[in-house]
Amino acid sequence: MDKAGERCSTQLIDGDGAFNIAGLENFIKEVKLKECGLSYAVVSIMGPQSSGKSTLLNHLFGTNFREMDAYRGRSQTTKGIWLAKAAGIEPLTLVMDLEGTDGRERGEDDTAFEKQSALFALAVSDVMLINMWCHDIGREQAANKPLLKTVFQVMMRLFSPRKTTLMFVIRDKTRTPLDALEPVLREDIQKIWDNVPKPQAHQETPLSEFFNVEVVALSSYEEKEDQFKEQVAGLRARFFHSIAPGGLAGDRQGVVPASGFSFSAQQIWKVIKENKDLDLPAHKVMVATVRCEEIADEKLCNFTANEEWCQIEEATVSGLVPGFGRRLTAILDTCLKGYEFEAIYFDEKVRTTKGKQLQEKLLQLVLPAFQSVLGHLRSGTLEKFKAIFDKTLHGGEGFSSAARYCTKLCMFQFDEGCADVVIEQAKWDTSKVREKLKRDIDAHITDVREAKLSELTTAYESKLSEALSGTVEALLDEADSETWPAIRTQLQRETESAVSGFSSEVSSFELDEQTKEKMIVHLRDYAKGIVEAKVKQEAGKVLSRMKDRFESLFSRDADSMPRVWTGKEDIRAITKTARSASLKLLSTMAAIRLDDETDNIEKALSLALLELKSNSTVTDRSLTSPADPLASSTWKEVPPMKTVLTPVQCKNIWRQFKAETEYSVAQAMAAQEAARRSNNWLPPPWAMVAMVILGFNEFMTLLRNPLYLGVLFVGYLIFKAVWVQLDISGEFQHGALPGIISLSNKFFPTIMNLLKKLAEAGEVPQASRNPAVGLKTYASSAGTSSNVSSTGSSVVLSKDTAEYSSTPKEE
Ligand SMILES: Nc1nc2c(ncn2[C@@H]2O[C@H](COP(=O)(O)OP(=O)(O)OP(=O)(O)O)[C@@H](O)[C@H]2O)c(=O)[nH]1
Repeated sequence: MDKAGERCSTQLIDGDGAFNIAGLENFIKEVKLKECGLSYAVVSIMGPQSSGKSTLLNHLFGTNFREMDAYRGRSQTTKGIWLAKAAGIEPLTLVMDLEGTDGRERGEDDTAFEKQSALFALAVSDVMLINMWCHDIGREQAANKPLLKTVFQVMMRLFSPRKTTLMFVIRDKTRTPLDALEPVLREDIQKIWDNVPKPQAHQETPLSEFFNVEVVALSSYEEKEDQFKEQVAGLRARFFHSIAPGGLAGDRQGVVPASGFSFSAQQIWKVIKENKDLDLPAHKVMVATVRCEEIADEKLCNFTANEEWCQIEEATVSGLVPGFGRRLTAILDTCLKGYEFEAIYFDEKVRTTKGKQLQEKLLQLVLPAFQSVLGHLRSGTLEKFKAIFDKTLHGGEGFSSAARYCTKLCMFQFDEGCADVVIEQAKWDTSKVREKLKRDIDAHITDVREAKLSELTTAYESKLSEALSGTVEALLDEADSETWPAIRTQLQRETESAVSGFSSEVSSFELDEQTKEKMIVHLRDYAKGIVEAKVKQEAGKVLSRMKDRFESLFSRDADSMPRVWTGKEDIRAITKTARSASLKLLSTMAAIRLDDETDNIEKALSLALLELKSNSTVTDRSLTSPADPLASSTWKEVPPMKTVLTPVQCKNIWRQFKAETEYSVAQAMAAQEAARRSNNWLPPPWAMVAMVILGFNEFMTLLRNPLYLGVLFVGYLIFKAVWVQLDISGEFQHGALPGIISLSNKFFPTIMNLLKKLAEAGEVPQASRNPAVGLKTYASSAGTSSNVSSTGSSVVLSKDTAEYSSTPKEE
């Protein structure tokens, strides 16, 4: 409510002591108090009721406090405390009009409100006007004495001096000059001050420590209005720039900044009403705390609502934000400067503390975005490193130098990115993220190094495998005493070649000697492993190889021509040779001999299997007897690692080998026997002698008659033709019965064929003229036919012997 309907005044505290918060807030807004900082002054007036206080203020400050109507008699007009703005005075001056102190309206004993309002006015005012009648000066029962007593008493409850200016305004001054009145007044004031009970700390404190005392005298407004107005105008001039040094309120202390005035006034009144001690320094800190918090909260809200910040925060979710650090530094700076600007007049300690808290809260808000951007920067740099590193390696750069170059480049780019992300106010440490990036890069380099080395090793392993497998297999095919030396030579050559190539390629990795040596050893071992694996694999085929070797030696002669069992061959010797060659193969494959070691496996096998067997007195049972040197799972000089075939295995293989080659030998012997028989078709010599003696007469008859000879010759030719045509000797080669059966089938067709050819020959003149030529032709054609026939009708004994037995005989 406005006392005179003016906008710039309000009742601050009503007659019942209720604080008008809303009215004060409106008033502050109207007069724009909050923007004043410390540049404002508060003036209040105390004095007896109806002593012309409102009249004075209205004339002095151009306010519109309600004045008592002079024609209605002196009664209380002002209730509670009123507040107005002084018109036209710089700096902004707030004027408080207090309820009169006579207590006539409240009753003589009711001085509680009087004291409370006095204390409130003292706590908030820079200048306190004490209105008093001139005629009260020096009077023992003067109305102002209890008032002064009250002022001094409450002053003790403010804990610290504000150095308020107490301006005694003497109203209705008489002709007594002020110079004469002032000492009396000051004496009165001093007396009252001396008599006021003070706390121990202020027992000796002079009045001047708490107050600046000023005395002015004014003529009566009612009687000498013009003089009054003139004097008031002079007094008004003193309120201009009152807070400047030397001004009316130049010494004031503990001023509450304008933005805290409302809250401060409320709190002071609250404390006073609760009759508690009003600790002004503590109050000041409290006001500063509350106000600084309010300002900080407001700034925090402004920040969270800041559009640019919201955009940045959203963008950080998906990736890097260009100029992140710079932009956020600027937004935070604006926010913090805003706080500083508004809180600057509050207690420095509180302001700084709250400012730090605000900064802390702001940075906490920003931290996730910062971490997110830093995370994007780290992961982005790592990805970039991977790409550049890969490209550099593909460009042919050495591994270690590429790693160094790419790491340096990417770390530099990360540092540059960090500089763009860093928020000045935060000074957050990015070294941990940098370290993590470095660790990730190193881990990637290690992974790639391992992959590349593994690739390289695998490539050289494949090369070795390719180079050794086939060669070793081929060498083992020809297993003999030169096999292992040849394998060793081959192994060494290939290994050295691989090691040399590998060493040169691996040099770009700048490995330490130990690692490099380890890898080379692995490569060497791998090469050995290939040979060993190959030998073990080939050992699985040893039986078949032994049989092949046996067959090739047994069934073929020295020129590798198929052997024909004519009966003259020494099958036993051939068998022994073939077997010992097979045994040699077995002994070659029984152990791995990569280290040029010697062993007597061959000797042991030969002794146990060949020589004993050749005696043919040892049975299979004797092989398994305890005395059997092969009844063991290890060779004497060969470690188990190098053993491919154990003695027992060798023995079993040999047994199987023998069983499977036995048949070939038996077939060969049968074929030899058959050949022998077929070669013995002439009658025995005694029969031939008997035939000569008994056939002597017939022989002589033939000699005596040449015609018989001619008939015999023709008969012979016919017989020979039939013999050749039917291949009688060939047919009977395999026995009499098959020969007879075969001949019986072929006889008539052959005779018919002969007759047909004779008939055809008879038609040829040359043939008729020269029968001998014709017969020769038959014989020749019959021979050809016989060849075909004999080939077609040969009997196959077995797969192995077939090629020997079916070989065409020489005509
Ligand atoms: N004698 C005399 N009377 C004055 C003077 N100034 C004002 N008055 C009269 O004193 C009466 C009270 O004036 P106010 O200004 O209302 O006095 P007040 O002290 O504000 O009164 P309350 O607010 O009720 O305490 C009015 O009738 C004024 O005309 C003065 O200088 N001398």
